[in-house]
Amino acid sequence: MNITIEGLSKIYPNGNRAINNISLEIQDGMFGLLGPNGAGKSTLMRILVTLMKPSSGKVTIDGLDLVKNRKEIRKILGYLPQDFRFFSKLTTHEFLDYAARLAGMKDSKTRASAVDRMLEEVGLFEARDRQANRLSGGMKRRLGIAQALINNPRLIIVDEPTTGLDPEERIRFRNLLSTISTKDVIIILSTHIVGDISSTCKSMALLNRGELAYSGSPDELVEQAGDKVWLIKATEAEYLEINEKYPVISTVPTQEGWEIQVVADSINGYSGNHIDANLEHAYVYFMENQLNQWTAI
Ligand SMILES: Nc1ncnc2c1ncn2[C@@H]1O[C@H](COP(=O)(O)OP(=O)(O)OP(=O)(O)O)[C@@H](O)[C@H]1O
Repeated sequence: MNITIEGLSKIYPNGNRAINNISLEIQDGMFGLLGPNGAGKSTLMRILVTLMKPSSGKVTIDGLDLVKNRKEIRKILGYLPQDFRFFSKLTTHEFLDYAARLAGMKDSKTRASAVDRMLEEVGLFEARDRQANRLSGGMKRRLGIAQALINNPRLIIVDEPTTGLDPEERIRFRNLLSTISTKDVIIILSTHIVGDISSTCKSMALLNRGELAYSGSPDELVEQAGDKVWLIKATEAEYLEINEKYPVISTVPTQEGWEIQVVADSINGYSGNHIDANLEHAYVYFMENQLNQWTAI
Protein backbone atom coordinates (compact mmCIF):
# COMPACT_ATOMS: atom_id res chain seq x y z
CA MET A 1 0.00 0.00 0.00
CA ASN A 2 1.32 3.38 -0.94
CA ILE A 3 0.00 6.95 -1.13
CA THR A 4 1.70 9.63 -3.21
CA ILE A 5 0.64 13.23 -2.75
CA GLU A 6 2.05 15.70 -5.26
CA GLY A 7 1.71 19.49 -5.11
CA LEU A 8 -1.66 19.33 -3.35
CA SER A 9 -3.48 22.59 -2.62
CA LYS A 10 -6.98 23.45 -1.42
CA ILE A 11 -8.45 26.91 -1.59
CA TYR A 12 -11.97 27.19 -0.13
CA PRO A 13 -14.57 29.27 -2.02
CA ASN A 14 -14.08 32.12 0.46
CA GLY A 15 -10.40 32.32 -0.50
CA ASN A 16 -8.96 30.45 2.52
CA ARG A 17 -5.87 28.59 1.41
CA ALA A 18 -6.16 25.60 3.75
CA ILE A 19 -3.47 23.47 2.09
CA ASN A 20 -0.57 24.82 0.12
CA ASN A 21 1.46 22.73 -2.30
CA ILE A 22 1.96 19.63 -0.17
CA SER A 23 3.99 16.69 -1.46
CA LEU A 24 4.25 13.55 0.65
CA GLU A 25 4.78 9.77 0.42
CA ILE A 26 2.97 7.46 2.83
CA GLN A 27 3.82 3.75 3.16
CA ASP A 28 2.33 0.78 5.09
CA GLY A 29 1.83 1.20 8.82
CA MET A 30 0.61 4.00 11.07
CA PHE A 31 1.22 7.51 9.84
CA GLY A 32 0.73 10.49 12.16
CA LEU A 33 -0.40 13.86 10.93
CA LEU A 34 0.34 16.48 13.55
CA GLY A 35 -0.36 20.18 13.62
CA PRO A 36 -2.01 22.94 15.63
CA ASN A 37 -5.65 23.90 15.15
CA GLY A 38 -6.29 25.25 11.67
CA ALA A 39 -3.15 23.65 10.21
CA GLY A 40 -5.14 21.96 7.44
CA LYS A 41 -5.29 18.40 8.81
CA SER A 42 -9.05 17.93 8.44
CA THR A 43 -8.96 19.44 4.96
CA LEU A 44 -6.28 16.96 3.90
CA MET A 45 -8.27 14.10 5.48
CA ARG A 46 -11.46 15.14 3.67
CA ILE A 47 -9.57 15.17 0.37
CA LEU A 48 -8.04 11.74 1.04
CA VAL A 49 -11.44 10.20 1.83
CA THR A 50 -12.82 11.62 -1.46
CA LEU A 51 -15.35 13.91 0.26
CA MET A 52 -13.73 16.99 -1.26
CA LYS A 53 -11.74 17.67 -4.41
CA PRO A 54 -8.37 19.40 -4.23
CA SER A 55 -7.99 22.74 -6.00
CA SER A 56 -4.78 21.48 -7.59
CA GLY A 57 -2.27 18.67 -7.29
CA LYS A 58 -2.57 14.92 -7.49
CA VAL A 59 -3.04 12.02 -5.07
CA THR A 60 -2.40 8.41 -6.08
CA ILE A 61 -3.40 5.52 -3.82
CA ASP A 62 -1.86 2.21 -4.91
CA GLY A 63 -1.71 3.54 -8.44
CA LEU A 64 -5.34 4.75 -8.39
CA ASP A 65 -6.02 8.43 -9.00
CA LEU A 66 -8.01 9.90 -6.12
CA VAL A 67 -10.27 12.02 -8.31
CA LYS A 68 -10.66 9.71 -11.32
CA ASN A 69 -10.99 6.43 -9.39
CA ARG A 70 -13.19 7.58 -6.54
CA LYS A 71 -15.39 4.47 -6.52
CA GLU A 72 -12.49 2.01 -6.36
CA ILE A 73 -10.79 4.01 -3.64
CA ARG A 74 -13.95 4.13 -1.53
CA LYS A 75 -14.03 0.33 -1.55
CA ILE A 76 -10.71 0.11 0.28
CA LEU A 77 -11.38 3.03 2.62
CA GLY A 78 -12.46 3.22 6.26
CA TYR A 79 -13.03 6.65 7.81
CA LEU A 80 -13.66 7.89 11.32
CA PRO A 81 -14.45 11.60 11.07
CA GLN A 82 -13.79 14.06 13.87
CA ASP A 83 -17.47 14.70 14.61
CA PHE A 84 -18.80 11.17 14.29
CA ARG A 85 -22.46 10.83 15.44
CA PHE A 86 -24.89 7.95 15.82
CA PHE A 87 -28.50 7.77 14.81
CA SER A 88 -30.77 7.82 17.79
CA LYS A 89 -32.40 4.63 19.01
CA LEU A 90 -30.11 2.11 17.28
CA THR A 91 -28.33 -0.33 19.57
CA THR A 92 -24.59 -0.81 19.27
CA HIS A 93 -25.13 -4.03 17.38
CA GLU A 94 -27.83 -2.60 15.07
CA PHE A 95 -25.68 0.38 14.27
CA LEU A 96 -22.70 -1.73 13.27
CA ASP A 97 -24.94 -4.00 11.20
CA TYR A 98 -26.25 -0.92 9.40
CA ALA A 99 -22.70 0.30 8.79
CA ALA A 100 -21.78 -3.14 7.42
CA ARG A 101 -24.71 -3.02 5.00
CA LEU A 102 -23.64 0.44 3.84
CA ALA A 103 -20.14 -0.95 3.33
CA GLY A 104 -21.62 -3.45 0.87
CA MET A 105 -21.85 -6.61 3.01
CA LYS A 106 -25.06 -8.02 1.57
CA ASP A 107 -25.17 -11.55 2.99
CA SER A 108 -26.85 -11.41 6.40
CA LYS A 109 -25.02 -14.41 7.88
CA THR A 110 -21.59 -13.12 6.87
CA ARG A 111 -22.57 -9.71 8.18
CA ALA A 112 -23.81 -11.04 11.53
CA SER A 113 -20.57 -12.88 12.21
CA ALA A 114 -18.44 -9.91 11.02
CA VAL A 115 -20.37 -7.58 13.35
CA ASP A 116 -19.95 -9.89 16.35
CA ARG A 117 -16.25 -10.36 15.61
CA MET A 118 -15.71 -6.64 15.32
CA LEU A 119 -17.64 -5.91 18.54
CA GLU A 120 -15.33 -8.39 20.31
CA GLU A 121 -12.27 -6.78 18.78
CA VAL A 122 -13.13 -3.27 19.98
CA GLY A 123 -14.30 -4.52 23.39
CA LEU A 124 -18.00 -3.71 22.91
CA PHE A 125 -19.55 -7.15 22.71
CA GLU A 126 -21.01 -6.84 26.20
CA ALA A 127 -22.56 -3.53 25.18
CA ARG A 128 -24.09 -4.89 21.96
CA ASP A 129 -27.69 -4.27 23.10
CA ARG A 130 -27.08 -0.83 24.58
CA GLN A 131 -28.29 2.24 22.74
CA ALA A 132 -25.28 3.54 20.78
CA ASN A 133 -25.78 7.21 21.55
CA ARG A 134 -25.87 6.47 25.30
CA LEU A 135 -22.42 4.81 25.37
CA SER A 136 -19.53 6.57 27.14
CA GLY A 137 -17.25 8.85 25.08
CA GLY A 138 -14.53 6.22 24.79
CA MET A 139 -16.99 3.48 23.84
CA LYS A 140 -18.53 5.72 21.17
CA ARG A 141 -15.09 6.31 19.73
CA ARG A 142 -14.47 2.54 19.68
CA LEU A 143 -17.79 1.98 17.91
CA GLY A 144 -16.72 4.70 15.49
CA ILE A 145 -13.54 2.82 14.64
CA ALA A 146 -15.53 -0.43 14.42
CA GLN A 147 -17.75 1.02 11.66
CA ALA A 148 -14.63 2.25 9.84
CA LEU A 149 -13.06 -1.23 9.99
CA ILE A 150 -16.05 -3.48 9.36
CA ASN A 151 -15.24 -4.11 5.70
CA ASN A 152 -11.50 -4.76 6.23
CA PRO A 153 -10.31 -1.53 4.61
CA ARG A 154 -6.68 -1.17 3.55
CA LEU A 155 -6.66 2.59 4.01
CA ILE A 156 -7.97 3.77 7.39
CA ILE A 157 -8.26 7.45 8.17
CA VAL A 158 -9.03 8.64 11.69
CA ASP A 159 -9.41 12.33 12.46
CA GLU A 160 -8.60 13.48 16.01
CA PRO A 161 -9.85 10.21 17.56
CA THR A 162 -8.57 10.72 21.09
CA THR A 163 -9.72 14.30 21.75
CA GLY A 164 -11.82 14.36 24.91
CA LEU A 165 -10.94 10.82 26.00
CA ASP A 166 -9.54 10.10 29.45
CA PRO A 167 -5.95 8.75 29.56
CA GLU A 168 -7.02 5.14 29.98
CA GLU A 169 -9.40 5.23 27.01
CA ARG A 170 -6.79 7.11 24.97
CA ILE A 171 -4.24 4.33 25.53
CA ARG A 172 -6.85 1.69 24.77
CA PHE A 173 -7.77 3.41 21.53
CA ARG A 174 -4.13 3.75 20.45
CA ASN A 175 -3.49 0.07 21.18
CA LEU A 176 -6.52 -0.85 19.15
CA LEU A 177 -5.16 1.07 16.16
CA SER A 178 -1.73 -0.52 16.57
CA THR A 179 -3.17 -4.03 16.43
CA ILE A 180 -4.93 -3.27 13.15
CA SER A 181 -1.87 -1.78 11.55
CA THR A 182 -0.63 -4.91 9.82
CA LYS A 183 1.13 -5.37 6.50
CA ASP A 184 -0.48 -3.76 3.47
CA VAL A 185 -2.63 -1.41 5.55
CA ILE A 186 -2.12 2.32 6.00
CA ILE A 187 -3.65 4.06 9.00
CA ILE A 188 -3.51 7.84 8.93
CA LEU A 189 -4.03 9.35 12.34
CA SER A 190 -4.62 13.07 12.43
CA THR A 191 -4.17 14.69 15.82
CA HIS A 192 -2.96 17.70 17.74
CA ILE A 193 -2.03 15.41 20.64
CA VAL A 194 1.69 14.69 20.42
CA GLY A 195 1.47 11.60 22.65
CA ASP A 196 -0.83 9.87 20.15
CA ILE A 197 1.93 9.95 17.58
CA SER A 198 4.98 9.25 19.73
CA SER A 199 3.47 6.02 21.03
CA THR A 200 2.15 4.59 17.77
CA CYS A 201 3.57 6.03 14.54
CA LYS A 202 6.80 5.17 12.72
CA SER A 203 6.43 8.04 10.32
CA MET A 204 4.74 11.38 10.54
CA ALA A 205 4.19 14.78 8.99
CA LEU A 206 3.87 18.13 10.66
CA LEU A 207 1.47 20.59 9.07
CA ASN A 208 1.46 24.25 9.88
CA ARG A 209 -0.78 26.87 8.28
CA GLY A 210 -1.42 24.61 5.33
CA GLU A 211 2.27 23.94 4.67
CA LEU A 212 4.23 20.74 5.18
CA ALA A 213 6.72 21.74 7.88
CA TYR A 214 8.27 18.31 8.46
CA SER A 215 7.99 14.75 7.24
CA GLY A 216 10.01 11.81 8.48
CA SER A 217 10.16 9.68 11.59
CA PRO A 218 9.23 10.98 15.06
CA ASP A 219 12.76 9.93 16.16
CA GLU A 220 14.41 12.18 13.58
CA LEU A 221 12.27 15.10 14.73
CA VAL A 222 13.29 14.39 18.32
CA GLU A 223 16.96 14.31 17.26
CA GLN A 224 16.62 17.86 15.94
CA ALA A 225 15.76 18.97 19.47
CA GLY A 226 18.44 16.71 20.99
CA ASP A 227 20.43 19.36 22.84
CA LYS A 228 17.74 22.00 23.06
CA VAL A 229 15.86 20.92 26.15
CA TRP A 230 16.88 22.37 29.50
CA LEU A 231 15.91 22.04 33.10
CA ILE A 232 16.45 25.43 34.68
CA LYS A 233 16.65 25.84 38.45
CA ALA A 234 15.10 29.26 38.84
CA THR A 235 14.58 31.66 41.69
CA GLU A 236 11.24 33.40 42.29
CA ALA A 237 12.60 36.50 40.58
CA GLU A 238 13.73 34.58 37.49
CA TYR A 239 10.48 32.67 37.11
CA LEU A 240 8.47 35.33 35.23
CA GLU A 241 11.47 36.36 33.15
CA ILE A 242 11.97 32.78 31.93
CA ASN A 243 8.29 32.44 31.12
CA GLU A 244 8.57 35.50 28.90
CA LYS A 245 11.78 34.42 27.19
CA TYR A 246 11.34 30.75 26.41
CA PRO A 247 8.65 28.25 25.50
CA VAL A 248 8.05 26.52 28.83
CA ILE A 249 7.16 22.83 28.83
CA SER A 250 6.62 22.34 32.55
CA THR A 251 7.08 24.09 35.86
CA VAL A 252 7.57 22.34 39.19
CA PRO A 253 7.88 24.22 42.52
CA THR A 254 10.85 23.23 44.71
CA GLN A 255 12.03 24.34 48.15
CA GLU A 256 14.50 26.80 46.56
CA GLY A 257 12.20 28.13 43.83
CA TRP A 258 11.23 26.42 40.56
CA GLU A 259 12.39 23.72 38.17
CA ILE A 260 11.39 24.80 34.70
CA GLN A 261 11.69 22.75 31.51
CA VAL A 262 12.26 24.92 28.46
CA VAL A 263 13.27 24.36 24.84
CA ALA A 264 15.93 26.77 23.63
CA ASP A 265 19.30 26.88 21.89
CA SER A 266 20.89 28.26 25.08
CA ILE A 267 19.87 29.51 28.51
CA ASN A 268 22.34 32.35 28.90
CA GLY A 269 22.86 33.30 32.49
CA TYR A 270 20.50 30.80 34.10
CA SER A 271 21.56 27.78 36.06
CA GLY A 272 20.45 24.52 34.46
CA ASN A 273 21.33 21.37 32.56
CA HIS A 274 20.29 19.47 29.44
CA ILE A 275 17.65 16.77 29.65
CA ASP A 276 16.60 14.19 27.03
CA ALA A 277 14.23 15.46 24.39
CA ASN A 278 10.93 13.76 23.60
CA LEU A 279 8.48 14.38 20.76
CA GLU A 280 6.59 17.01 22.70
CA HIS A 281 9.80 18.98 23.21
CA ALA A 282 10.71 18.51 19.56
CA TYR A 283 7.30 19.75 18.43
CA VAL A 284 7.59 22.86 20.57
CA TYR A 285 11.17 23.47 19.42
CA PHE A 286 10.18 23.07 15.81
CA MET A 287 7.17 25.37 16.06
CA GLU A 288 9.14 28.01 17.95
CA ASN A 289 12.57 27.98 16.36
CA GLN A 290 11.99 26.84 12.81
CA LEU A 291 8.62 28.42 12.26
CA ASN A 292 8.48 31.11 14.92
CA GLN A 293 4.96 30.12 15.73
CA TRP A 294 4.86 28.69 19.18
CA THR A 295 1.62 29.44 20.98
CA ALA A 296 0.46 26.49 23.06
CA ILE A 297 -0.23 22.83 22.48
N1 LIG B 1 -15.39 25.00 4.76
C1 LIG B 1 -14.43 25.90 4.92
N2 LIG B 1 -14.49 27.11 4.33
C2 LIG B 1 -13.52 28.02 4.48
N3 LIG B 1 -12.41 27.85 5.23
C3 LIG B 1 -12.29 26.66 5.86
C4 LIG B 1 -13.28 25.63 5.75
N4 LIG B 1 -12.88 24.56 6.49
C5 LIG B 1 -11.70 24.91 7.03
N5 LIG B 1 -11.34 26.16 6.66
C6 LIG B 1 -10.10 26.88 7.03
O1 LIG B 1 -9.01 26.15 6.51
C7 LIG B 1 -7.93 26.12 7.43
C8 LIG B 1 -7.59 24.70 7.78
O2 LIG B 1 -8.68 24.12 8.50
P1 LIG B 1 -8.73 22.58 8.92
O3 LIG B 1 -10.04 22.34 9.59
O4 LIG B 1 -8.37 21.75 7.76
O5 LIG B 1 -7.54 22.53 9.98
P2 LIG B 1 -7.22 21.46 11.12
O6 LIG B 1 -5.74 21.32 11.15
O7 LIG B 1 -8.01 20.23 10.88
O8 LIG B 1 -7.70 22.19 12.41
P3 LIG B 1 -8.68 21.66 13.57
O9 LIG B 1 -7.86 20.73 14.38
O10 LIG B 1 -9.01 22.94 14.29
O11 LIG B 1 -9.86 21.02 12.87
C9 LIG B 1 -8.38 26.96 8.62
O12 LIG B 1 -7.89 28.26 8.44
C10 LIG B 1 -9.89 26.91 8.53
O13 LIG B 1 -10.44 28.08 9.08
